[in-house]
Amino acid sequence: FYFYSAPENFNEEMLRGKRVIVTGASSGIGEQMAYHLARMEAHLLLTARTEAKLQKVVERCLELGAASARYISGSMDSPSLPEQVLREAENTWGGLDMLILNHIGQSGFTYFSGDVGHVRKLLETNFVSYVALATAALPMLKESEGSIVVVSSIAGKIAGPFTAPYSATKFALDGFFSSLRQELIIDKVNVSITLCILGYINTESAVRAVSHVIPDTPAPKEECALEIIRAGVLRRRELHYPGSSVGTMLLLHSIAPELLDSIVRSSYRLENVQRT
Ligand SMILES: NC(=O)C1=CN([C@@H]2O[C@H](COP(=O)(O)OP(=O)(O)OC[C@H]3O[C@@H](n4cnc5c(N)ncnc54)[C@H](OP(=O)(O)O)[C@@H]3O)[C@@H](O)[C@H]2O)C=CC1
Ligand SMILES: C[C@H](CCC(=O)NCCS(=O)(=O)O)[C@H]1CC[C@H]2[C@@H]3C(=O)C[C@@H]4C[C@H](O)CC[C@]4(C)[C@H]3CC[C@]12C
Repeated sequence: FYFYSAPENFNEEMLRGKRVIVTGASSGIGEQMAYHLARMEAHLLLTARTEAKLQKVVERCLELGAASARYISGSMDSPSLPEQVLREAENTWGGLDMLILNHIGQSGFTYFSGDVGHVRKLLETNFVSYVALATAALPMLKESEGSIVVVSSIAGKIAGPFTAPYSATKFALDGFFSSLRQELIIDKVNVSITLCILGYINTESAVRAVSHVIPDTPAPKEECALEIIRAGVLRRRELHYPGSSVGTMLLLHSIAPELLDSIVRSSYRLENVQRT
């Protein structure tokens, strides 16, 4: 049932007039997704904490051709925000076609400091709020036979060093949304769930966090954003981007996990990792 409901080819016109929520849209990959969707003439509801940045992104989206664009600012560690965002979608659009869950709270690229409070807060922002947003969106998505897109990371499939709290939140997303996908299929509910497994992308925050430790060249955020939208529209189960490096890492992890772990450790400039 799930398989046959997916379109074969991507066409940017598929987004025209669609009602899309993008979280974490004030910068990085989320901002780029907003610009692509605006060009494709979608209706947009954007969220993040920083109102001034959201205002600028909304202005640019309207210039690029968005059918409409608005924002709600607030922190996703607040339990009331997910409901508020979905209420806004219902009141302004009367429905929803795509929910793109992309925001993340701040966490360093360093040895685990023992700060359990940080892990609890990051789980609230990076995981629990995704569950709350998807739960509040499901009635509208069932109605429209829409899509949930969950932006995750290779760090949510393979745990490398220096990302313990972050990695935990991304593994949790896989567990929850892969189980939920199964239940939707059993219940013949035509709402797709796409889990996006991303490698290193050249957003300001990621480059600032890791470029002194990881010598790899990051992949472009603009292309990454387009691939996420495409995978969501095509109702793919998972996106692996960039395909070659993420695919190789996943394959090696499944056949020789200890070898991969040692390759990852030896490719880092460990002397540059700061201890907090
Ligand atoms: N860049 C990379 O290398 C990789 C990124 N990813 C994933 O891609 C996604 C986007 O990452 P990227 O673009 O790099 O991240 P950015 O740091 O550029 O953007 C994060 C977004 O989340 C918002 N945000 C931060 N804290 C909160 C909060 N407490 N509540 C609500 N919103 C918040 C930020 O806006 P504001 O500060 O205004 O709230 C911003 O809009 C994430 O899910 C990440 O895990 C996965 C693998 C690699
Ligand atoms: C570079 C990491 C992956 C390990 C590796 O050796 N890469 C080579 C192959 S790859 O290019 O395909 O990855 C990065 C993979 C995921 C990254 C992290 C991430 O998921 C986003 C976090 C966002 C936050 O703002 C700070 C940076 C991140 C911890 C980021 C760091 C780099 C990765 C671990």
